[in-house]
Amino acid sequence: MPEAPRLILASLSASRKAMLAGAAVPFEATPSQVDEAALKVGFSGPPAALASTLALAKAQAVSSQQPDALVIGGDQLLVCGGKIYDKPRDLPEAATHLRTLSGQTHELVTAVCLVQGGAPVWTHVESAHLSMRRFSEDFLQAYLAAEAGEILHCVGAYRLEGPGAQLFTRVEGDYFTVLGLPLLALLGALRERGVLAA
Ligand SMILES: Nc1nc2c(ncn2[C@H]2C[C@H](O)[C@@H](COP(=O)(O)OP(=O)(O)OP(=O)(O)O)O2)c(=O)[nH]1
Repeated sequence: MPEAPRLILASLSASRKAMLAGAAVPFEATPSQVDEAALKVGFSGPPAALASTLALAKAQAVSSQQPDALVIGGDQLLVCGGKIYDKPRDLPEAATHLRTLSGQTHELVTAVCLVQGGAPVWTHVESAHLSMRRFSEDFLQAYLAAEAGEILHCVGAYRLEGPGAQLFTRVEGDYFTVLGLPLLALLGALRERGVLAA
């Protein structure tokens, strides 16, 4: 049995690192330095295609430096009312995002891919749909104060595994997909490539 390749996560995402570590996946993490904003400008395809494109770009950027490794790329977009939302830049923008999402159901489109030798060997996209309740302004201010250090790293300005759970009345889809990685599909792909035991 040939030795399994080194596994690298091309991401800064604390959530993605935590999910892989929690699943006992042996990996290293390297940021991709990809300019996501530049890739998003003028993109006209569906959100799933954009998320896949971004995930692939991140993985290929790291793979070009580490061609023998198996590189994981991920990306997540939030879509609501036909508009794609980026991670909030600051707390006022997080508040604006949450007020807009309140009382609506939004979609998290989460892409993951594997790249080796600069070429994609596996890609996967999953969505989850989250119904956010209408909350009071008092609740929102207390939530922002409590989560200020965390939510600017999250595309929806919430951590579902944390106080963000109080925002929702319903979540449809895979929990890990919400947190930023279709983990169960990725684990299957890693088993197929001998990185994890079957
Ligand atoms: N802990 C947590 N993180 C979440 C949740 N929902 C979304 N996220 C995070 C996962 C990702 O880190 C981030 C989505 O943004 P991106 O896909 O652009 O990844 P990010 O910029 O964080 O890292 P990367 O581009 O991969 O270096 O939002 C959640 O419910 N809990």
